[in-house]
Amino acid sequence: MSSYAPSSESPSESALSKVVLASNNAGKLKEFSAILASVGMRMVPQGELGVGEAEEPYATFVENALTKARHASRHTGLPALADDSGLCVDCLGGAPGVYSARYASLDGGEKSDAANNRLLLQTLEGQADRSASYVAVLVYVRSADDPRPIIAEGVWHGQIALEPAGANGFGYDPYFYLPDLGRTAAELAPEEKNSHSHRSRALRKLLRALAGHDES
Ligand SMILES: O=P(O)(O)OP(=O)(O)OP(=O)(O)OC[C@H]1O[C@@H](n2cnc3c(O)ncnc32)[C@H](O)[C@@H]1O
Ligand SMILES: [Mg+2]
Repeated sequence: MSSYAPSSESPSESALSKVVLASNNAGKLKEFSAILASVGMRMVPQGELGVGEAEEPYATFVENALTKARHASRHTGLPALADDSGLCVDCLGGAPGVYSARYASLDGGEKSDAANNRLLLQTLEGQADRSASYVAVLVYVRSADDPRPIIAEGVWHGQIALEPAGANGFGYDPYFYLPDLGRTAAELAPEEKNSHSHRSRALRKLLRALAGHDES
């Protein structure tokens, strides 16, 4: 079994912290560290090791996540885990999708969550079908040139609300309404979001795959 997989033994901090988390997004980092802590793991954010942002030039989550993971691993010499994620709105053909972080800036606006949310609301004005999904694709590489990256996807279905609600989370969370829970993602406590989210679904799948990887 890989030394990075969750274990009932108490794993040594030094071994587990030798995986780089290839993200600079503070919201994602918080969520990853809480979910990983719940299974007794820790990974070190790339910023703590002086790794800057990777280019994300591709049209698919998996290609961008692989690029981010390879970039972090190349700069540190360590195994790396990356997340490429976004909001896919059905009536917009899956947009903003891989461009979620840059949605407003690609339209001439600023690169911020507030500007992205404003543009989303404006684009959906008068739309009856407001169904959407959060998608997260995680990629784990043992080394920059790992020929067998481990890939896991998580999806979380919801609706784009007409009004924002809640102050938790980040990004599109104040508008991402979960009909089953009767609240937006930003109204969920962090641990509730982490028990339902696209990111936590993908991470749990990835950890399971990692645990079985060396045996397959
Ligand atoms: O690339 P890194 O450094 O990880 O950080 P980033 O914010 O640029 O991350 P992405 O390129 O994967 O873009 C993801 C965007 O999708 C949105 N998003 C993804 N997951 C989200 C979540 O759980 N809650 C709210 N918005 C989310 C949000 O706008 C993110 O900035
Ligand atoms: Mg990014």
